[in-house]
Amino acid sequence: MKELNQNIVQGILPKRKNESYKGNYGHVLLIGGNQELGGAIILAASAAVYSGAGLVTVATHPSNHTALHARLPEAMVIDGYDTAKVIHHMKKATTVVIGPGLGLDDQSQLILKAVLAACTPQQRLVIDGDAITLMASENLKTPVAQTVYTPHLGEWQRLSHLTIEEQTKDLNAHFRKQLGAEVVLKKHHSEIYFEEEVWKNEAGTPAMATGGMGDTLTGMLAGFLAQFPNRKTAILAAVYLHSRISDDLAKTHYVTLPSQIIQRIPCVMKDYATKFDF
Ligand SMILES: NC(=O)C1=CN([C@@H]2O[C@H](COP(=O)(O)OP(=O)(O)OC[C@H]3O[C@@H](n4cnc5c(N)ncnc54)[C@H](OP(=O)(O)O)[C@@H]3O)[C@@H](O)[C@H]2O)[C@@H](O)CC1
Ligand SMILES: Nc1ncnc2c1ncn2[C@@H]1O[C@H](COP(=O)(O)OP(=O)(O)O)[C@@H](O)[C@H]1O
Ligand SMILES: [Mg+2]
Repeated sequence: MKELNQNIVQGILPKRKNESYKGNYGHVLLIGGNQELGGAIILAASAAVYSGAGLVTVATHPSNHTALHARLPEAMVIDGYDTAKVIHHMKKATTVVIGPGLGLDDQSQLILKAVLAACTPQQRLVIDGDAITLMASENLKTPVAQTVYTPHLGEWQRLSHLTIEEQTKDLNAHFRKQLGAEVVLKKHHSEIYFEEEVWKNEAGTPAMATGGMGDTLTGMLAGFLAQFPNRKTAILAAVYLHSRISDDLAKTHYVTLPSQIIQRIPCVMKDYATKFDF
């Protein structure tokens, strides 16, 4: 496996062009957050905004709208249970996220199927959390979008039918090929499966083992995928910098919270951006 470390990511993020505006940095649509799990989509949306996505829209249960507006006024909000409206907004999105806090009921499955059917080959799609579990439960196929799955080991077991003990590099790579998508397998030293190579994240700490940490990575991935043309660069940088922020915080914090990570995304991006004009 290739080692994903500071040397790989230093200088990897492009400098922003002076003559640019929000329309150059992608429009992320995040779909998730039922009545009980609104925090997951708020964290993911916050991470996308703080990563620099040009525009962010959140499709979520109406009971989350006030909290979202209050915590994240940069984001637009629509009813995630109005399938026609969600599909209409998908047409404007360059990057779509589905899954954080989506829930596992019939309504969630309906929305997921509609989104998978509506996405286009030009769109980038991050499938996380409950969307992975729902896809596994009905053996749904990867859609035509440029898709990244972000399972933890339990979600990967559901999707791949490999027990955690069976999840070796070769078997994981074999199943990735069947999926036809990139896979970020989340754990201590997460592994990233691309078509041609596998990377192992050298950053990360057990101080990250707290609810919402994966939702935060999903939002970062979406923000990076929305802005950076090179998919591999976007994925490697998001995975590494998410953990890197925690490593830095963990020098003085026993546990690092998703909200703390989110606040520091713009700073770490500045540290790791190239200093040169293209
Ligand atoms: N604030 C919010 O709103 C939050 C909302 N959230 C949302 O909740 C939804 C459900 O997501 P989830 O990950 O919490 O539950 P689920 O899919 O059932 O997976 C757990 C199962 O997998 C197993 N497992 C094995 N290895 C594992 C590993 N390395 N890491 C983790 N699990 C591992 C584990 O095994 P066990 O612990 O039982 O041994 C258990 O059987 C999802 O939409 C998410 O976005 C959360 O983000 C929290 C904050
Ligand atoms: N011991 C650990 N070492 C490094 N990273 C960890 C550790 N525990 C959890 N993480 C990271 O935290 C995140 C957890 O993701 P996930 O289980 O999907 O969280 P949630 O769904 O609660 O947001 C992943 O990015 C994972 O790599
Ligand atoms: Mg998760």
